[in-house]
Amino acid sequence: MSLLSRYGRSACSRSRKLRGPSTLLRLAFLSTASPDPLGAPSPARLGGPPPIRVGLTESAGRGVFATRRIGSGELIHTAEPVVSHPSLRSLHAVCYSCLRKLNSAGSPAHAVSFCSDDCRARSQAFYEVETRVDWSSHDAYCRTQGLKYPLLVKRLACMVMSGATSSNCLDILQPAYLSPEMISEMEEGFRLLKCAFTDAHVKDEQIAFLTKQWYTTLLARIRINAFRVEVVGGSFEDLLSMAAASVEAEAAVGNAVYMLPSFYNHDCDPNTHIIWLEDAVARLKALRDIEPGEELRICYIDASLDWDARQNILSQGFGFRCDCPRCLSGD
Ligand SMILES: C[S@@+](CC[C@H](N)C(=O)[O-])C[C@H]1O[C@@H](n2cnc3c(N)ncnc32)[C@H](O)[C@@H]1O
Repeated sequence: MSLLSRYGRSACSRSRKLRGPSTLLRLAFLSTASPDPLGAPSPARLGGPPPIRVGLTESAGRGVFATRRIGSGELIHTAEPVVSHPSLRSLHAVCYSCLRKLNSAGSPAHAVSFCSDDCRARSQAFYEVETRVDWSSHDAYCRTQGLKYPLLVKRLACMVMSGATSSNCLDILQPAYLSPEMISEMEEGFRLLKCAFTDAHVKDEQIAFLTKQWYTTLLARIRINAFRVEVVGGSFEDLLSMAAASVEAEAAVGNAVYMLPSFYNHDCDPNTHIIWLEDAVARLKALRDIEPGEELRICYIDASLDWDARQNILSQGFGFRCDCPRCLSGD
C-alpha cells in the first residue's frame, strides 16, 4: 500500500500568519459560496463568487489567495466533488452517491444504497453504466490490495461513458510523479477495469478513451489531489472546540476529487480548514483572520506529527519538501 493510500489528505488546525504572494492566473471556479447555517455571518453567506482567486506562488506552483479580508471562522466556499466513491469498508453504510451515512445500514445483499431519490437520480451519471458490468474481479483486487483510487477511476470511466463528464475533466490538476515501478503496479488495475467493460460487451468506441496512458495519468492526478472524506457530523463550532481538529481516519467514509480545493497548497500550520459535515460537499473555512492577498493553505496530513514524520509523508506521498514557517522553525 502506498503512503498516499494511507494518508489521504485531511484537515488540521494550528494558527500562524503566512506570507503574501504574487498574482498571475485566474480560473473559473466550480465551487460556490453558499449559505451555511452553521457558519459565522459573512458576505460568502449572501452568495456570489468566493473571496479567492487562483494564482502562482513563489515556490509551490499554483495556490489560492484571498481577494479580501476573510474573518476567522468564515465559510470561504463549498465544493461539490467532481468524482467521489465510498470506501469499500463503508459501501453498505453510506449513500453510494453523496457518502451521507445511511440511517439503517444497507443490506449486503443489495450492492449499494442511496440516501434519497435525488441522489438516486444524480447517480444515473454513472450507475446505469456501472450496473451493466460485473465488477467482482476489479473490486476484489482493490479490496485485497487495499487500493481506493482505482474505484474513483472506475466511477469516472462510467461517468465518461454515460456522457456526464469528459475524459479530460481532471487534466487541469497537477499530476504526481510516477516512477516506472509505480506505473507497472497500475497495470493490473487497468487490465481488470478494461476487461470488466469488454466482458460486458461494451462497444469499443464507447471505451476508446480508456487507454493505459489515460488510466495512469488520471491516477497520477488522483494520487495528489484526492481527499479522504471524513464526515464529522455536528457543526464547525463543535469541531473547533475539540482539542484536536484533525479527524480520526475511522471517520473516513470515502474519497473524492474536487476542482477548486485541489489548488490549495499545504502548510503544517494552516490558515484554512476543509471539513465535511454530513456528505461529500467540502466546506473551506478560515481558521483565523486572513488578509487580502494572503495565500490560503490547508494541512494535508496530521499536523500533530513531529517534523521528521511530516517531512517523510509529504515527500513520499506528495512529492515535495515542506518549507512552511513551522517546518523552517524546526517545530
Ligand atoms: C494538491 S496540489 C496543490 C496545487 C498545486 N500547487 C498546483 O499547482 O496545482 C499539491 C502539490 O502542490 C505542491 N505543494 C503543495 N504544498 C506545497 C508546499 N507547502 N511546498 C511546496 N510545494 C507544495 C506540491 O507539488 C504538491 O504535490
